[in-house]
Amino acid sequence: MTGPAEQTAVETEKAIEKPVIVSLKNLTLSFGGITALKDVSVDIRANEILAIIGPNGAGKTCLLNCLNGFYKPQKGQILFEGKNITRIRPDRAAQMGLARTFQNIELFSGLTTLENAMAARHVFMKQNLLTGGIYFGPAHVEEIRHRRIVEDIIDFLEIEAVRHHVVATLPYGMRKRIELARALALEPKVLLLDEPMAGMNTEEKEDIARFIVDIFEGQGETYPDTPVLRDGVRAIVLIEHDMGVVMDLADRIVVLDFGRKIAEGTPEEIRNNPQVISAYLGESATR
Ligand SMILES: Nc1ncnc2c1ncn2[C@@H]1O[C@H](COP(=O)(O)OP(=O)(O)OP(=O)(O)O)[C@@H](O)[C@H]1O
Repeated sequence: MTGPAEQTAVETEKAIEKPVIVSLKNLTLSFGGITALKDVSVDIRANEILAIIGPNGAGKTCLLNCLNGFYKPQKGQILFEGKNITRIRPDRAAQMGLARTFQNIELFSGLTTLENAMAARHVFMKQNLLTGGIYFGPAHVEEIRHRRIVEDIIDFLEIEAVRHHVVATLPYGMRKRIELARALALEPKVLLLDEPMAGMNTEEKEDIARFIVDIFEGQGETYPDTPVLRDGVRAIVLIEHDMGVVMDLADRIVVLDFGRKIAEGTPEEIRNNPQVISAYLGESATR
């Protein structure tokens, strides 16, 4: 039995719960006989880093792929700031403020760091080739503005030294960082990160963790003219296998197993959840 005092405490906590930005409702996604997601509901709240964890093949990447329009779930609904975006195209999702990185880096490998980041800005460019050709002035001004934003992002992620290097020639950890630059160049409201530290050593992971926190909090003093760096993003969704990183960074954690959500809670709750320990944490601890 809960007494009036406890009830009031619970109600107060609910009242100050962070507002939902994205709501995934009862998503089901199948490929032929494989059910990748089964009736999964997840809310992404303002001002939170939400980690998605679970064993290999649990459906984590599929969840992100539904979120940004790469996959269309057979059942369920995705609401972004109240709008139904369940069948949205990926480029439209990016324009609306959902940007992501990929587990297996998806950059233009023949282009440089700078060119990759500038390519992301094309979703915002008002000038097309024709008007750009006729009215050189406005197109040029717009190009300069985009370039400034991209240069700030390159500075922030400490990749100036490779800004003119062709991506294919760079080491893996650096390419992961450039992917983050490209996602930031989309000025997301919600940043979706699919294993941003996979394959990195401890030092590289620490760098990325620091960038994630800085992106989340905003760096107004250093980058007053680049809104995404100045104000930070509203929420981050992070798929990550390194439990140390997850427990340190996440405000909340969602656990998937065989396409189903088996738990959701604070790092403390998840760490002590017997079902999560048997499905995932036990296994990762022995790896
Ligand atoms: N395009 C596809 N076609 C067929 N099956 C797919 C496709 N994409 C994902 N799957 C299957 O859906 C299931 C969930 O895959 P998903 O990539 O989301 O897992 P995950 O939790 O991200 O795993 P990991 O930690 O290994 O990256 C797996 O069985 C996978 O093989």
